[in-house]
Amino acid sequence: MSNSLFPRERTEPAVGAVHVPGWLPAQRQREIVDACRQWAVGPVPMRSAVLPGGHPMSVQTVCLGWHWQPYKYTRTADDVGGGRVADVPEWLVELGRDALRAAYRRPDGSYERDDYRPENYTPDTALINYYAEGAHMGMHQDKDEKSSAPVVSISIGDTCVFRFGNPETRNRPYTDLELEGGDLFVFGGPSRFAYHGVPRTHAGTADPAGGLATGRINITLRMTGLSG
Ligand SMILES: O=C(O)CCC(=O)C(=O)O
Ligand SMILES: [Fe+2]
Repeated sequence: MSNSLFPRERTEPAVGAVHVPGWLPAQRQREIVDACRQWAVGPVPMRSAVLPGGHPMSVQTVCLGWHWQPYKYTRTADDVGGGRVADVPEWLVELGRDALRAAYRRPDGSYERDDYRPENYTPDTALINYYAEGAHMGMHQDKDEKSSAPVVSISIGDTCVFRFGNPETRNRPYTDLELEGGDLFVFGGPSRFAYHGVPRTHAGTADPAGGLATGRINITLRMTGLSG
Protein backbone atom coordinates (compact mmCIF):
# COMPACT_ATOMS: atom_id res chain seq x y z
CA MET A 1 0.00 0.00 0.00
CA SER A 2 1.36 3.36 -0.87
CA ASN A 3 2.22 5.27 2.27
CA SER A 4 3.21 8.33 0.32
CA LEU A 5 1.28 11.54 0.47
CA PHE A 6 2.13 12.33 -3.13
CA PRO A 7 1.99 10.06 -6.17
CA ARG A 8 5.27 8.26 -6.55
CA GLU A 9 7.02 9.23 -9.77
CA ARG A 10 8.80 7.07 -12.28
CA THR A 11 12.55 7.42 -11.74
CA GLU A 12 15.73 6.28 -13.47
CA PRO A 13 18.30 5.82 -10.68
CA ALA A 14 20.98 4.89 -13.25
CA VAL A 15 21.12 4.86 -17.04
CA GLY A 16 19.06 1.88 -18.23
CA ALA A 17 17.48 1.28 -14.79
CA VAL A 18 13.85 2.33 -14.52
CA HIS A 19 11.44 2.23 -11.57
CA VAL A 20 7.76 2.34 -12.49
CA PRO A 21 5.71 2.61 -9.27
CA GLY A 22 2.23 1.11 -9.15
CA TRP A 23 2.60 -0.68 -12.47
CA LEU A 24 0.66 -3.87 -11.78
CA PRO A 25 -3.04 -3.66 -10.83
CA ALA A 26 -4.13 -5.47 -7.66
CA GLN A 27 -6.15 -8.04 -9.61
CA ARG A 28 -3.07 -8.98 -11.64
CA GLN A 29 -0.99 -9.19 -8.47
CA ARG A 30 -3.51 -11.63 -6.97
CA GLU A 31 -3.37 -13.84 -10.05
CA ILE A 32 0.41 -13.92 -9.86
CA VAL A 33 0.35 -14.72 -6.14
CA ASP A 34 -1.96 -17.66 -6.90
CA ALA A 35 0.45 -18.89 -9.57
CA CYS A 36 3.38 -18.49 -7.16
CA ARG A 37 1.63 -20.61 -4.54
CA GLN A 38 1.41 -23.44 -7.07
CA TRP A 39 4.99 -23.06 -8.28
CA ALA A 40 6.18 -23.07 -4.66
CA VAL A 41 4.84 -26.61 -4.26
CA GLY A 42 6.53 -28.12 -7.29
CA PRO A 43 7.51 -29.89 -9.48
CA VAL A 44 10.58 -28.49 -7.72
CA PRO A 45 9.63 -27.02 -4.34
CA MET A 46 10.62 -23.59 -3.14
CA ARG A 47 13.70 -23.63 -0.93
CA SER A 48 16.44 -21.48 0.51
CA ALA A 49 19.39 -21.87 -1.83
CA VAL A 50 22.66 -22.67 -0.10
CA LEU A 51 25.58 -20.33 -0.72
CA PRO A 52 29.04 -21.76 -1.48
CA GLY A 53 30.12 -21.02 2.12
CA GLY A 54 27.40 -23.38 3.35
CA HIS A 55 24.90 -20.81 4.62
CA PRO A 56 21.35 -20.89 3.30
CA MET A 57 20.00 -17.63 1.90
CA SER A 58 17.32 -15.97 4.04
CA VAL A 59 15.17 -15.66 0.93
CA GLN A 60 13.31 -18.70 -0.43
CA THR A 61 13.36 -19.25 -4.18
CA VAL A 62 11.59 -21.31 -6.80
CA CYS A 63 12.64 -21.10 -10.43
CA LEU A 64 10.93 -21.49 -13.79
CA GLY A 65 12.50 -22.43 -17.10
CA TRP A 66 16.00 -22.96 -15.76
CA HIS A 67 16.88 -23.88 -12.22
CA TRP A 68 19.24 -21.46 -10.52
CA GLN A 69 21.50 -22.20 -7.59
CA PRO A 70 24.45 -20.08 -6.52
CA TYR A 71 25.98 -19.53 -9.02
CA LYS A 72 24.74 -21.36 -12.10
CA TYR A 73 21.72 -22.37 -14.15
CA THR A 74 20.97 -26.02 -14.80
CA ARG A 75 18.11 -27.85 -16.50
CA THR A 76 17.54 -30.08 -13.49
CA ALA A 77 17.29 -28.99 -9.86
CA ASP A 78 20.21 -31.03 -8.64
CA ASP A 79 20.17 -29.43 -5.17
CA VAL A 80 16.39 -29.97 -4.74
CA GLY A 81 15.61 -33.52 -5.74
CA GLY A 82 16.85 -33.48 -9.32
CA GLY A 83 13.54 -32.73 -11.05
CA ARG A 84 12.89 -30.30 -13.84
CA VAL A 85 11.35 -26.95 -13.01
CA ALA A 86 8.11 -25.76 -14.61
CA ASP A 87 8.26 -23.83 -17.87
CA VAL A 88 7.92 -20.07 -18.03
CA PRO A 89 4.29 -19.65 -19.10
CA GLU A 90 3.56 -17.54 -22.16
CA TRP A 91 1.55 -15.02 -20.11
CA LEU A 92 4.65 -14.32 -18.04
CA VAL A 93 6.77 -13.83 -21.18
CA GLU A 94 4.13 -11.33 -22.38
CA LEU A 95 4.19 -9.58 -19.02
CA GLY A 96 7.95 -9.20 -19.45
CA ARG A 97 7.43 -7.61 -22.87
CA ASP A 98 4.82 -5.25 -21.41
CA ALA A 99 7.36 -4.33 -18.74
CA LEU A 100 9.96 -3.35 -21.35
CA ARG A 101 7.36 -1.22 -23.10
CA ALA A 102 6.53 0.51 -19.81
CA ALA A 103 10.18 1.08 -18.99
CA TYR A 104 11.81 1.88 -22.31
CA ARG A 105 9.32 2.89 -25.00
CA ARG A 106 9.76 6.54 -25.88
CA PRO A 107 6.81 8.81 -26.69
CA ASP A 108 7.49 8.47 -30.42
CA GLY A 109 7.44 4.66 -30.13
CA SER A 110 11.19 4.20 -30.53
CA TYR A 111 13.67 2.38 -28.27
CA GLU A 112 17.21 3.42 -27.45
CA ARG A 113 18.62 -0.08 -27.89
CA ASP A 114 17.58 -3.20 -29.76
CA ASP A 115 17.68 -5.28 -26.59
CA TYR A 116 15.11 -2.93 -25.02
CA ARG A 117 12.57 -3.86 -27.69
CA PRO A 118 9.74 -6.12 -26.50
CA GLU A 119 9.79 -8.18 -29.69
CA ASN A 120 13.38 -9.18 -28.91
CA TYR A 121 12.56 -10.16 -25.34
CA THR A 122 11.80 -13.81 -24.57
CA PRO A 123 12.71 -14.48 -20.94
CA ASP A 124 13.49 -18.18 -20.55
CA THR A 125 13.82 -18.14 -16.78
CA ALA A 126 12.02 -16.57 -13.84
CA LEU A 127 13.26 -16.53 -10.26
CA ILE A 128 10.51 -16.21 -7.69
CA ASN A 129 11.80 -15.05 -4.34
CA TYR A 130 9.81 -15.02 -1.12
CA TYR A 131 10.96 -12.73 1.68
CA ALA A 132 9.49 -13.70 5.02
CA GLU A 133 9.88 -11.13 7.78
CA GLY A 134 13.58 -10.43 8.30
CA ALA A 135 14.77 -11.86 4.97
CA HIS A 136 17.17 -9.79 2.90
CA MET A 137 19.53 -10.11 -0.04
CA GLY A 138 23.11 -8.88 -0.08
CA MET A 139 24.60 -6.77 -2.84
CA HIS A 140 25.25 -8.89 -5.93
CA GLN A 141 25.26 -8.83 -9.70
CA ASP A 142 22.91 -10.96 -11.79
CA LYS A 143 25.69 -12.35 -13.93
CA ASP A 144 25.05 -16.06 -14.41
CA GLU A 145 23.20 -15.21 -17.63
CA LYS A 146 25.10 -15.17 -20.91
CA SER A 147 22.71 -12.61 -22.33
CA SER A 148 22.76 -8.89 -21.57
CA ALA A 149 19.02 -8.51 -22.17
CA PRO A 150 17.30 -6.53 -19.40
CA VAL A 151 16.15 -8.04 -16.11
CA VAL A 152 12.48 -7.35 -15.32
CA SER A 153 11.65 -7.26 -11.61
CA ILE A 154 8.11 -7.29 -10.22
CA SER A 155 7.30 -6.85 -6.54
CA ILE A 156 4.22 -7.94 -4.59
CA GLY A 157 3.44 -7.68 -0.88
CA ASP A 158 5.54 -5.90 1.71
CA THR A 159 7.49 -2.82 0.76
CA CYS A 160 11.25 -3.26 0.69
CA VAL A 161 14.32 -1.10 0.50
CA PHE A 162 15.97 -1.86 -2.83
CA ARG A 163 19.55 -0.73 -3.25
CA PHE A 164 20.63 -0.18 -6.84
CA GLY A 165 24.25 0.60 -7.53
CA ASN A 166 26.79 0.43 -10.30
CA PRO A 167 28.54 -2.33 -12.28
CA GLU A 168 32.01 -1.67 -10.84
CA THR A 169 31.67 -2.05 -7.09
CA ARG A 170 29.18 -3.24 -4.50
CA ASN A 171 29.66 0.07 -2.70
CA ARG A 172 28.64 3.63 -3.48
CA PRO A 173 27.43 5.20 -5.61
CA TYR A 174 24.07 3.55 -5.12
CA THR A 175 20.48 4.65 -4.72
CA ASP A 176 18.10 3.32 -2.08
CA LEU A 177 14.51 3.24 -3.21
CA GLU A 178 11.34 1.65 -1.91
CA LEU A 179 9.69 -1.06 -3.96
CA GLU A 180 6.04 -1.53 -3.08
CA GLY A 181 3.60 -4.20 -4.16
CA GLY A 182 2.82 -3.63 -7.84
CA ASP A 183 6.05 -1.79 -8.59
CA LEU A 184 8.13 -2.59 -11.64
CA PHE A 185 11.89 -2.21 -11.84
CA VAL A 186 13.80 -2.93 -15.05
CA PHE A 187 17.55 -2.88 -15.44
CA GLY A 188 19.27 -3.25 -18.77
CA GLY A 189 21.82 -1.64 -21.04
CA PRO A 190 24.61 0.04 -19.05
CA SER A 191 22.90 -1.00 -15.79
CA ARG A 192 22.37 -4.66 -16.64
CA PHE A 193 25.29 -5.85 -14.51
CA ALA A 194 24.98 -3.28 -11.73
CA TYR A 195 25.20 -4.49 -8.14
CA HIS A 196 21.90 -4.47 -6.28
CA GLY A 197 20.34 -5.91 -3.15
CA VAL A 198 17.50 -5.80 -0.66
CA PRO A 199 18.80 -4.61 2.73
CA ARG A 200 15.39 -4.96 4.40
CA THR A 201 11.67 -5.34 4.01
CA HIS A 202 9.04 -3.50 6.02
CA ALA A 203 6.88 -6.17 7.63
CA GLY A 204 3.18 -5.54 7.66
CA THR A 205 3.11 -3.01 4.83
CA ALA A 206 1.53 -5.27 2.20
CA ASP A 207 -1.83 -4.20 0.78
CA PRO A 208 -4.08 -7.26 1.24
CA ALA A 209 -5.71 -6.40 -2.10
CA GLY A 210 -2.51 -7.66 -3.77
CA GLY A 211 -3.21 -11.17 -2.47
CA LEU A 212 -0.29 -11.56 -0.09
CA ALA A 213 -1.01 -11.12 3.60
CA THR A 214 2.55 -11.36 4.88
CA GLY A 215 5.98 -11.12 3.34
CA ARG A 216 7.18 -10.06 -0.05
CA ILE A 217 7.38 -11.75 -3.44
CA ASN A 218 9.81 -10.63 -6.09
CA ILE A 219 9.84 -12.13 -9.56
CA THR A 220 12.74 -11.50 -11.90
CA LEU A 221 12.49 -12.41 -15.57
CA ARG A 222 15.72 -12.98 -17.42
CA MET A 223 17.08 -14.25 -20.69
CA THR A 224 19.79 -16.75 -19.83
CA GLY A 225 21.39 -16.92 -23.26
CA LEU A 226 21.81 -20.65 -22.59
CA SER A 227 20.55 -23.48 -24.74
CA GLY A 228 20.02 -27.17 -24.27
O1 LIG B 1 13.99 -8.99 -4.46
C1 LIG B 1 14.41 -8.16 -5.25
O2 LIG B 1 13.85 -7.08 -5.45
C2 LIG B 1 15.70 -8.44 -6.01
C3 LIG B 1 15.95 -9.89 -6.24
C4 LIG B 1 17.25 -10.13 -6.92
O3 LIG B 1 18.08 -9.28 -7.00
C5 LIG B 1 17.54 -11.44 -7.50
O4 LIG B 1 16.72 -12.37 -7.41
O5 LIG B 1 18.62 -11.59 -8.09
FE1 LIG C 1 19.59 -9.84 -8.44
